[in-house]
Amino acid sequence: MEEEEAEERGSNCGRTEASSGEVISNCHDNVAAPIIDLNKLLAAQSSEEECVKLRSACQNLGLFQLINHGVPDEVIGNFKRDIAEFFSQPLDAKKEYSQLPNNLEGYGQVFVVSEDQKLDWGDMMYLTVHPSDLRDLRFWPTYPASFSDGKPPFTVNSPTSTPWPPLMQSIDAYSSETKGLARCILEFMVKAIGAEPELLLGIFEEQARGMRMNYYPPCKQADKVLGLSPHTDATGLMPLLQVNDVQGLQIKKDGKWFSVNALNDALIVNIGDTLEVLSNGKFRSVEHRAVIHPNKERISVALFHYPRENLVLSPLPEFVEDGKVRYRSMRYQDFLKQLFTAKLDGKNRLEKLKLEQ
Ligand SMILES: O=C(O)CCC(=O)C(=O)O
Ligand SMILES: [Fe+2]
Repeated sequence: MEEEEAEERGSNCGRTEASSGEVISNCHDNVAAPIIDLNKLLAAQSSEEECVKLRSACQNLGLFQLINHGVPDEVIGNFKRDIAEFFSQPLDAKKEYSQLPNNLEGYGQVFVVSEDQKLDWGDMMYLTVHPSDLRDLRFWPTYPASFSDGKPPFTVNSPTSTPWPPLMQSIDAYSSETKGLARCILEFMVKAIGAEPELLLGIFEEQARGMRMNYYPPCKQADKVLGLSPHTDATGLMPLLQVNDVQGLQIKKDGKWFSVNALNDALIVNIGDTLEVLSNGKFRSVEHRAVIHPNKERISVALFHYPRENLVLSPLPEFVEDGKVRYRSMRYQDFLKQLFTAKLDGKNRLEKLKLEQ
């Protein structure tokens, strides 16, 4: 029944049976995700106090809500409208942008590692948004259809020289308006724990950014499915935008799941594995998942900030106290590949890097 509904809504999602009956019932409560105000961080008289809150959020939870983040309302409004319209199209229209074999970009599903696995109750659209010469415009949606004569070639760099279809424009605008945000937050995070930011910032400076737009159709048996299975993000910071004000993010703390109820205007900032390892565990990578609403669809947009491609993941010296290195080193590219083995043997790949103390 739910599958039919999902199909009607043009969804491609495929979790077909309850693989986790206990999924929602073991969710204990709502977590009061700390609210960090970027204006307060930036203002001399309030910065110190806000940094204390930021440090605590990064050390204890690995997540916070950012308000007054400076991304213009109009950019967010247009982006939300256009992405919701994209997902509301019939399945065939979205399939024009389907993922190709061995390529993460485009429309499809996330974390598909084996034919036997239960799929999550959600679809996604993944795009590399930065640097612009790595954008693969074959996957950028030329919605609405009246624009589709204009499938690429569009000029990659300048949406203004050839008018771009609305969704492409709003993805581009959101991407550029959030460009400096992660660097700015990261700098405050590092200063908040009394370390020097240059080395860490350099690892992410001008590196790739990828955008994952997640669509979770409703499911009457919402307690039997998951929109996105538990995971940690491998990357650096991940600001998450909730598009249609339906909540669904949950985080794991002390072995229990908690719902994150975010403010409408906030960006939820998640810390990823790379930051946990580089900071020698000073920042926590947060395990999270997305749950499904019984009768409302949910849409979210995750923006991933990648480190330098040739990075060897290893704690940076300025975060190591008394010679206590807490993670073993691994090439970042090898760490990414571990996603597949870790998924299959049910272990978190970050745990495998942790050294006994
Ligand atoms: O939709 C959500 O709340 C979570 C999304 C997420 O964790 C991701 O895309 O990595
Ligand atoms: Fe995630």
